Amino acid sequence: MMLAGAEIVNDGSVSYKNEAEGNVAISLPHPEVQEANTSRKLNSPLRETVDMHFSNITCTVSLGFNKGHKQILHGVHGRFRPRQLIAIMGPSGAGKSTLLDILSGYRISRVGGAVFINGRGRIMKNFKKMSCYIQQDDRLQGLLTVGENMALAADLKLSTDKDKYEKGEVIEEILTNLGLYEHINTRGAQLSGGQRKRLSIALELISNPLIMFLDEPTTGLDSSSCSQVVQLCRTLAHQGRTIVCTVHQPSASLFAMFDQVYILAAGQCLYQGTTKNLVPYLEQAGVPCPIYHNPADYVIELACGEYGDDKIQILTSKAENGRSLDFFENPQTIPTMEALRKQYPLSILREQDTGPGMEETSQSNQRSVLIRRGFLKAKRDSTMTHLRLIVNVVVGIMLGMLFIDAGNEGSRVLENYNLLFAILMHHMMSPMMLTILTFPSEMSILSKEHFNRWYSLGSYYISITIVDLPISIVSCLIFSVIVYTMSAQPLDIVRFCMFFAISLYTVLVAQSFGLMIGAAFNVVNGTFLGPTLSVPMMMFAGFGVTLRDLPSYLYWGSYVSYLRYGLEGFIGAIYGLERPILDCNQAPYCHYKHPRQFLTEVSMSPDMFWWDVLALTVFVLVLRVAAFLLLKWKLNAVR
Ligand SMILES: Nc1ncnc2c1ncn2[C@@H]1O[C@H](COP(=O)(O)OP(=O)(O)OP(=O)(O)O)[C@@H](O)[C@H]1O
Repeated sequence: MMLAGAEIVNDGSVSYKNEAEGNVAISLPHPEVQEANTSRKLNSPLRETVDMHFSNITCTVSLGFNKGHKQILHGVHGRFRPRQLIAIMGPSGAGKSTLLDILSGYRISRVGGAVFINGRGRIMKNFKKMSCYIQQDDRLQGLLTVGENMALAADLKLSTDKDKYEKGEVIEEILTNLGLYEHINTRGAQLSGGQRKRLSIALELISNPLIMFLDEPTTGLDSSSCSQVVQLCRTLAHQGRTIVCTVHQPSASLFAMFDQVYILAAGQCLYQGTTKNLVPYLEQAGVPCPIYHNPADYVIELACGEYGDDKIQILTSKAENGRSLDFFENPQTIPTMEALRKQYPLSILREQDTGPGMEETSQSNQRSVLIRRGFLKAKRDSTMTHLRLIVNVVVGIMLGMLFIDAGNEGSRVLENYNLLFAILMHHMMSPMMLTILTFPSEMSILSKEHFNRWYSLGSYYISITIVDLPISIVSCLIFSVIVYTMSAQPLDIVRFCMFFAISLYTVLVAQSFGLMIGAAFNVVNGTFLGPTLSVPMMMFAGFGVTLRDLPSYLYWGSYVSYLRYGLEGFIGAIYGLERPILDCNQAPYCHYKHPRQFLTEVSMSPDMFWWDVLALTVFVLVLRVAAFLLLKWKLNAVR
């Protein structure tokens, strides 16, 4: 089967002309030639293969409180043979993605049935080491180039015994084969849809998986890119891998590129077998495909019930809900489970058992690679870094101008108090909202990479904490210097350090709070919840209503409001440490000339500064741990 626009060139590789991108964009080794080419790791046939068998798979979902359950998959069976490119097809809502999620091990809750790998019950830990799952939305690091994405993935997925040249060889080979080498310096965000899809595949190919699951790899691509991606999958499959994709209504030529199809209708299997056997199968079932009709279109129409529900019943019983292997190529040669167990003795499992860790490299390696990646991204991130710095400079100048010279003047103490609260608001809102708005997109990448065993959640969490710290310190320091000097706060290094420490702590608490919300909710809910939950914090900060005037039954609120400790800390830094009498140049009478009087009036004690620091430290630690636990829960809950 040849692609339109494809030709065999002298070295035996299939050269594919990409109309969208001009000339030859990808050069895939011809399957037969590449099987003889043992010098290149990616191209050489795989020693081990994966024969997947699944039996009586069911899946139910809860429709919400008191609304009961819905069964998505109704006891489907099936067999996915190695060296095959398999398409799971069916109308929208048939359960394709659900089946793929289950077979890849991504979905684990409310799932019934059994999955067997090479004749034995699937051991998830071993299975995950030999498989990968590429979800529909390309979850790539858009700020990093193709080369950087690959290099960092190689550092995470290949053994640390390999030096950078060996890793470089693997990367070069994959990128060349996938036609991405020319784009090695292009950032992920600037790649076309087809290139992004190929990069997603390239990243997973680094660990050379034996079985790959791809959810709708052709969705959103033009026909030329679709053919490229499917041809690539076909090539990879013929090297020995088992490649399973869900596809939406493929064209006739695209359909013919798959070796095997698995057709679902309303959670039941209508057909399982080779693409070539589909037409004879339909004929035998008494629903022949009209001449000149794309069999893929026709079978989807059947599965949608356009020709009556009785046809679905006929096909489901003929396919025995996926149990029948009659329409495979040479069905009599398909090994039984027992034969497979003999072919893959238990000792293979022992070899695959590489210790307790799920990831390929040590935790310390994961952390150092993720920190490197984090700093690279931060350097280029216009929102999280550049905009954050700019906002701190601009807001600092604006507040400084608004409250210019208010710090030393006895007649402007209340103004200065307003300034301190405004600073607190700034330190609360900007890091919190930035995290709430940006973390959910980071979360989808985390979910993919963590599921595909690139790194542990602990390593990821430590790395984001470390990467963010210098950015928080620098932006907070710039802001503090600007606002502190412009508003003429006391020129005393100790007071400035105290002021800066409280500012930084407030930023860290707000950010951890944002992380908690970002981990648990999507952007819309998070954007609503973040500011809404912050309102009680402001109420209990002791600003509008002093702590003394808070009703006793609401006093507990002041203990759980981190803004209270922030405000008290600021007051301690600016008006504590036995601050001498203030200037009184701008008014005939200065009520708060004596800082002690002001402190009594707002019922705040400067002696509490270190308690405030301690309380804020506890907040940072508790919220960080809570955000980690929420993240962990969320990663499992979506499955
Ligand atoms: N968590 C859920 N709650 C309720 N219904 C769900 C849930 N997950 C899936 N479904 C339903 O299960 C059915 C199968 O979903 P699935 O995403 O597997 O279908 P699909 O065949 O992949 O569809 P599409 O091609 O449109 O992506 C759909 O009707 C969907 O609405």
